[in-house]
Amino acid sequence: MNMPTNYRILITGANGLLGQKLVRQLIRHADCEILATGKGRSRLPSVWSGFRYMEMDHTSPKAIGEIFRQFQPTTVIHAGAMTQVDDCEVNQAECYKQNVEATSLILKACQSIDAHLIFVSTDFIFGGEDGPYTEEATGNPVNYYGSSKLLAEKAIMNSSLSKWSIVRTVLVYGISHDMSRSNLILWVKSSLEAGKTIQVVDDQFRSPTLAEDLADGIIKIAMVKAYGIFNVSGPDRITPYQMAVLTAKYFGLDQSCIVNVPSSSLEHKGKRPLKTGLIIDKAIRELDFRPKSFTEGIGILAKQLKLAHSYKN
Ligand SMILES: NC(=O)C1=CN([C@@H]2O[C@H](COP(=O)(O)OP(=O)(O)OC[C@H]3O[C@@H](n4cnc5c(N)ncnc54)[C@H](OP(=O)(O)O)[C@@H]3O)[C@@H](O)[C@H]2O)C=CC1
Ligand SMILES: Cc1cn([C@H]2C[C@H](O)[C@@H](COP(=O)(O)OP(=O)(O)O[C@H]3O[C@@H](C)C(=O)[C@@H](O)[C@H]3O)O2)c(=O)[nH]c1=O
Repeated sequence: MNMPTNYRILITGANGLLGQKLVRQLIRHADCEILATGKGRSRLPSVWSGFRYMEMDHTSPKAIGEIFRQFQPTTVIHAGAMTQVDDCEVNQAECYKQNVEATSLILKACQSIDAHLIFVSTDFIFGGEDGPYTEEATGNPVNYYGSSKLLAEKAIMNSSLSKWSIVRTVLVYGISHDMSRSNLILWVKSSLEAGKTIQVVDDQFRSPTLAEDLADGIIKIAMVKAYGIFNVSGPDRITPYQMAVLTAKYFGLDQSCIVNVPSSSLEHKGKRPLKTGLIIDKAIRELDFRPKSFTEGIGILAKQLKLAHSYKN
């Protein structure tokens, strides 16, 4: 007999790095019924159980309507997005469709059944002149990806939905199954292992976030029904160069292949804000959020890589 559940949680973008960590951690909650959704077929590990997967293109009103009607979620974690910052810069119409219009469709569906909407946003809504930022800081993005996320935030905040949470995070790192995008640590590690010399910036400041910690913070928000804006990121404030050096040290790789360059020398199509990073005192105080340090996070990632490697062989 199925136990009655207190939460029916719908996750968008569930095939992504954050989405997979959310599913992994939520299936441990007996009082949650989980519907993972994403573009195309499920890329979640086939050995996992305790959740359902359904294809849902979050730009399709028909697909959203059908799934919301069937599942009647109490809680929607909207992690799906177009996340390649440079692609967003060169294809702004698609970025608007994926990150703004889609969020409005999800918002409208949540309003129709009074569901709790948890929207995942970014430090890139800020200009990076004077980070790190609290939840009260005003957004002024320097790239189109950041603009799209800020527009989505404003649509939610200005709507009639009262049960909304906006979770801002920064430079998420980790490993998941069948990844559609890489992240800094994996890129540094694989580049150095291949003997490549990499150019890494030391003038950008971030508070890098272990994907499991981000999922943990979001799940706490869902469980206690915490509404409003929350900064959920790692506790450190370090530069990509420092992250790269720590990664090389941890994996015993050659640090001399890491060349320190100014951001201006990178051929980024989307400008990166220089000084971001988020102040997480509110999440620590109100959610008992306890993120790992960057060094602890590398250790966790290393164990997962080793486990994944042993499965492959
Ligand atoms: N990664 C980071 O450093 C940060 C991420 N964020 C935010 O966190 C959230 C999760 O990011 P993350 O998991 O890292 O990114 P991913 O790119 O790994 O995940 C995003 C997911 O959204 C899916 N998606 C894209 N378009 C659609 C669509 N039309 N319908 C359904 N699903 C779609 C992607 O599908 P597919 O896998 O098929 O491409 C992907 O699985 C995003 O909202 C992102 O903006 C915020 C700050 C930092
Ligand atoms: C590719 C690359 C990146 N970097 C630096 C710049 C940047 O600060 C950091 C990460 O660069 P990337 O381009 O990989 O990631 P980037 O697109 O900057 O990451 C962003 O992703 C989106 C989704 C977000 O929401 C942001 O919070 C942020 O995490 O590493 C270098 O120094 N050299 C390089 O060659």
